Amino acid sequence: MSDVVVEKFSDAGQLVDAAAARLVTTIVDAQRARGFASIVLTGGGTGIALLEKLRDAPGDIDWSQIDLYWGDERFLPSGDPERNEVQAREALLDHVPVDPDRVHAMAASDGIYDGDPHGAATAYEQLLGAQAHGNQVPTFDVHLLGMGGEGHVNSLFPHTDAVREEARFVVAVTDSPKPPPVRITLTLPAVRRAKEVWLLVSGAAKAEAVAEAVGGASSEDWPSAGATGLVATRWFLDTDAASQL
Ligand SMILES: O=C1O[C@H](COP(=O)(O)O)[C@@H](O)[C@H](O)[C@H]1O
Repeated sequence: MSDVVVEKFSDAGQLVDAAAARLVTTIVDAQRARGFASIVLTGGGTGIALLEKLRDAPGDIDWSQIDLYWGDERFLPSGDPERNEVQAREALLDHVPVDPDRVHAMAASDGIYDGDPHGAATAYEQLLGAQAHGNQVPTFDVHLLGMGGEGHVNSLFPHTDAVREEARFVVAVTDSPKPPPVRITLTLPAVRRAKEVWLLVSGAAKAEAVAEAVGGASSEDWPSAGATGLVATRWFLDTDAASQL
């Protein structure tokens, strides 16, 4: 049974600062222990704010020894500002010396899959397998997650085939209730391959979902309830998001 750790902060800024400091330590520890770190990035407000903070305060991170993946992506043309990849590059990746071969972005809709999100999802699943040293998915050090007010994480929304998926590690979503409708997402079985899952959540609009997920609701109803790490699941909450705990 992995640990569930809930940390509360006075506001979103404090939350992001604390998560960024802890992520620096986690990455540096992994690099010292086995030579590299493996991190899954997220989109959304707190996820991108975290990357901006890492840009300002990177500590001793060795940017050449980090594998970066995405938990989900909006299936839009390359360069579209709504793409999680584009936002992550602007916030951090264009400003630090990452190894481009270790930055594993999901395909864009105008890329080689000719607008087919299912093909793009299959390709990303194959990429994860190729990076996994004999497993189907790498053992990520940290899978970062934001969360929507209805409990969605990555592009796994309540009462959908994607959140119920048990066999596939990456799937396409073609009817996301949150725009844009077409997305690619890691599934809960892939999220659960991370040593640690970190959920960065701020705002009163998300308080009910936090309380349901931390309280052990079903992932069918509240997808974030199913996002657990092998070793630990850490909730970074501001006061408003924690107000129904
Ligand atoms: O659409 C998405 O939303 C979630 C949550 O975003 P937030 O702005 O409410 O924190 C995000 O984690 C996900 O990557 C993104 O595609």
